[in-house]
This record gives sequence, C-alpha cells and structure tokens, in this order.
Amino acid sequence: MTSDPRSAVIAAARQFYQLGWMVGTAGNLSVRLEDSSFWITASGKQKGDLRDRDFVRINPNGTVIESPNPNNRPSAETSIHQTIYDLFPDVCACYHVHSVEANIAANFSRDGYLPLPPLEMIKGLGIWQENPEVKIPVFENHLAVRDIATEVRDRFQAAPPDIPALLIRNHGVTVWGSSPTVAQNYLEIAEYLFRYLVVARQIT
Ligand SMILES: CSCCC(=O)C(=O)COP(=O)(O)O
Ligand SMILES: [Zn+2]
Repeated sequence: MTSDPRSAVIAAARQFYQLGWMVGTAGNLSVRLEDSSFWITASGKQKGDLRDRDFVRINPNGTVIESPNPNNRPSAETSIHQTIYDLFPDVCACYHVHSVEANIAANFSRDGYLPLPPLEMIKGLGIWQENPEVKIPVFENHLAVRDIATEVRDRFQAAPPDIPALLIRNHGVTVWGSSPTVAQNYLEIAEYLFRYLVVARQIT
C-alpha cells in the first residue's frame, strides 16, 4: 500500500514554515492523486504543524469531494492549483509560498517576466544550457484569485513558461513538479535564485 501523499506535503510545509516562507498561515500546497483529484491545504491553516485533517480533496472541476473536517474550506487559491493541474497533465504537486525575497525580486521584472541569473542552479529547474537566458513569468496580484488563474491559463496556453514556476507580484511564488519531492526542490532553487537577485542588487 502506498503512503498517504499528504505526509510529504506536511513535511514540506513544516520546512517552508521554518524558513519563513509560510508565516501567518501564508501559502498553500497541493498533491494530485491517481484519480486526478488533489489534496490541498484548507484555507487559513497554520503551516508549521499541519495534520491530514487540515486538507480538502478537490476534483478536477474544482468541487470539494472530501473534507476530513466539516469546517475546512478549500484554500482561497485553489483555482491556481486547479489551473496548473489542468494545463500540465504530468504534474503531481503544486506549492505556493510567500517569501520576502520573492516579493522584492518580482519588482525587478520587466514586461511580465523576471530574468533569472545564469547560475548552475538553473539546471535544477530542467534547463541544461550554457549561459541560460531563463525568465520567470510574473503576474499581477488580483483580489479575485480566479482572475489570476485566468491570466495564468491564457498566458501559458499562448506561451508555455521556460520553467515550472510563476511569480505573483507582491504576493509570492508558485512551483509545480512531477512529485512532492520534485516540487520541493524546484521551490528551494527558485527561492535561492530570488535571494541571489536581491543580494546582487545590494552589492553591485
Ligand atoms: C496571510 S496569507 C493571505 C492569503 C494567501 O495569499 C495565501 O497564500 C493563503 O491562503 P489560504 O486560503 O490557502 O490559506
Ligand atoms: Zn498566497
């Protein structure tokens, strides 16, 4: 029997919380199951000590199909996860966090993209090029999260992203991968690159 994939998400959330990326209930993490439904963190949960009961299971059309606690509401940002799973059939985990560095770095963007530094770490995002010119898409933050999700869908259908990540300005980063471990690695690399950009601006 395979273990419940929520355990990997709970461990990741604890680490991200300790890194200061999920303070004050910020962020939401999801994992997709074989039947295409996905578990997502319930809205407003403290992310440092999640339990299996702190999730909601969503079917691909966005409706709740399982809630271990009747008081749980799906993450307010479920529509973004739903959009990513719909656009990318091989994706099994989608992680969204709020770091200080991501919010500063997003403001270095131009014309809806943030160029990333050509560091060796880029290989960890699946780009194996000499002096890679990689950019992360940056979306405006909207009070109506569905508007962000619609913009993500429209833009990615027209131009798929270089890397499995997007930024929402003054909000945070979202990454996705083929498993919780892959998504965690992508998130750690993205945050490393944001930190690099912020520090580089300070010393150059
Ligand atoms: C203090 S976090 C504000 C909402 C947000 O951006 C977020 O990531 C958490 O929302 P959720 O509904 O998933 O708790
Ligand atoms: Zn958020």
